[in-house]
Amino acid sequence: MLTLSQVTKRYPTGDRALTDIDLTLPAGQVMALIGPSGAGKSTLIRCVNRLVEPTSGSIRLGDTELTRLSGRELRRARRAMGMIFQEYALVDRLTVMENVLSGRLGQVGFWRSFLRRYPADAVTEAFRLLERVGLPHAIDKRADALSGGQRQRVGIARALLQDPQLLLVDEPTASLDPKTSRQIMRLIRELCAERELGAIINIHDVALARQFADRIAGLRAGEIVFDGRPEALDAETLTTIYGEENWGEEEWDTQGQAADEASSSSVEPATRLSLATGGAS
Ligand SMILES: Nc1ncnc2c1ncn2[C@@H]1O[C@H](COP(=O)(O)OP(=O)(O)OP(=O)(O)O)[C@@H](O)[C@H]1O
Repeated sequence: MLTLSQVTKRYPTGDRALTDIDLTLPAGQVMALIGPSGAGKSTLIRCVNRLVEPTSGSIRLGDTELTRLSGRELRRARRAMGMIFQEYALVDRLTVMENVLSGRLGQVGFWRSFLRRYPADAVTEAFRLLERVGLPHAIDKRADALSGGQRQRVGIARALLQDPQLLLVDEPTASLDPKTSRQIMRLIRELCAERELGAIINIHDVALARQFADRIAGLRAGEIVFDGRPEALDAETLTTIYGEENWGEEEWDTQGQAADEASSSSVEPATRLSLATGGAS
């Protein structure tokens, strides 16, 4: 279980990115974090794994107070948090298998990491995970020979090879087409259920969040302004999170019109388009 209490982040520039965030994520729960650009979503995720230092407050993962850790203890705690990225963060010239195994880099000794020699159990588990994420035939392919969806599957397998207690997921579908996006969200959801893994998924696509998350938290200007079940996310709540907009679907009489609108908007096109298309069916 992850617990954030009164977490505040103020950047040296003076930007107050998070203010007094209180949040508890039980094991096995998939929480989507939505909100407009600049609301603080990435900052929140990065405070949890301490890529960003919170200015004040407490962040506990199980019995461990993460904000007090440094050095080796912090590295150990980070291993308990698998990270999945929008741009996959794979090493292009390495194979799929090598990329997945790199999830264990922090756990094997220096020479093994240096020589990329992994223990047999890590290799067996990597095979198993690649099978589970649907890539058993791509093991020897170079990462740069894969499609975006396949790359994200590798990223997911790599995160799981760490055997984490928690997944931190930053815009996992932002570079993917709508069908692949749904497949990836479904996969993350299934894996969280199978492994009793909690996940925080930073996502702009409200329809995807609605369909695949157990819970949605809405951030606005660094504060949580909505925290509840996906069904409770109505037009009024969307206005609270994103600001005034006609969220009713009657505005969108054709998908084409919706797509035109979305492509001409500079902010959160995925959010607008997903709402327009009524989300996933
Ligand atoms: N390294 C930084 N230095 C100074 N200010 C920052 C830094 N990173 C983020 N901020 C500021 O903190 C606030 C929150 O930014 P953050 O990136 O967490 O928002 P976000 O909700 O993830 O946005 P997006 O959806 O566009 O990724 C913004 O005002 C941003 O300008």
